[in-house]
Amino acid sequence: MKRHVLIYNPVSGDAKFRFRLDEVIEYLQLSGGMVIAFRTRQKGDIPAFILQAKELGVDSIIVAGGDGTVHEVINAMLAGEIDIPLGIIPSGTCNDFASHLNFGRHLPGCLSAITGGMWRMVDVGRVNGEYFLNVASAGLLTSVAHTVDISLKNTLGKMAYYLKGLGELPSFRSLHVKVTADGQVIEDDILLFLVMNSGMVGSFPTLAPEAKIDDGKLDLLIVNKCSISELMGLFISIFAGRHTFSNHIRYLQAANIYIECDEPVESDLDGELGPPLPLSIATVTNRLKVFRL
Ligand SMILES: Nc1ncnc2c1ncn2[C@@H]1O[C@H](COP(=O)(O)OP(=O)(O)OP(=O)(O)O)[C@@H](O)[C@H]1O
Repeated sequence: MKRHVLIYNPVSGDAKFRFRLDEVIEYLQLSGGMVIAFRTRQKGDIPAFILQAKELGVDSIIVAGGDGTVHEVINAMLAGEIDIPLGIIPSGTCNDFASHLNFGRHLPGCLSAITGGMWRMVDVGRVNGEYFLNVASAGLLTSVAHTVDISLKNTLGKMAYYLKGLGELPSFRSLHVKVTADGQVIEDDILLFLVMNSGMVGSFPTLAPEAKIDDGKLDLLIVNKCSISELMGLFISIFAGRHTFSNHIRYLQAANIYIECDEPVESDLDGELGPPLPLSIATVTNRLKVFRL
């Protein structure tokens, strides 16, 4: 009998996953599994539970939540040296990493991937001793995910992020940064940078067109200082898949990236508050097992 741990965040996304718990447990039990469920109460309570689950000797960890909850789970798994496959039931607002893996909102589809038992290895990023699965970022728009009000997310979904982002635009200043990416040095005034594992960020699927989650590289996208109207033009070119040709964008791949800034700046990791700059970022190749469709 397979023993699954199910960690779910009751406030992720529209806060409706909890109404489908019975369906999830029934599916896993009918496939011959046993389920140990854990309801998160607040940020930071996952690691202690995961260590208890390790003691019990479980076969898989399933997380139902958004990118932030997945972020907390993978950090606890990697810190606890837990080498079992992770199943993701996307029930957050953006669910960028799960969407990159083609996991949609179809619950039986996600569950069949888990009970099917096929998994793949994926890279993770490490930054200042912490891990991220999807993206590390700083600058304009990048704090939106971790600063937007939870009840707004519950009711407005992604629109809550976009509205908050629009509100940031008029007052934002550029940052002077020095980036060292596999030995290449870039020093410039920028609006934001994204260091991506998958190319899916903020539900934009092709921000990093070359990104692969098992290539041993991270994809760095820098938006240089520009005017709001030029930035609007950039957004339009993202939809057309032409943004990496813009004069305002630098796009490259690297395994090791060091980013420093001459003023205090906070970062964002997978939609959660990350460490302040400087950031020392590295790919950790093939570090995590994830169930696949
Ligand atoms: N019971 C809880 N009450 C309030 N906050 C919680 C609870 N459990 C977890 N959290 C916090 O909820 C935050 C948001 O979770 P998550 O990222 O999974 O959802 P989301 O933001 O809706 O989705 P996405 O990141 O994919 O857009 C995380 O910071 C997490 O620590």
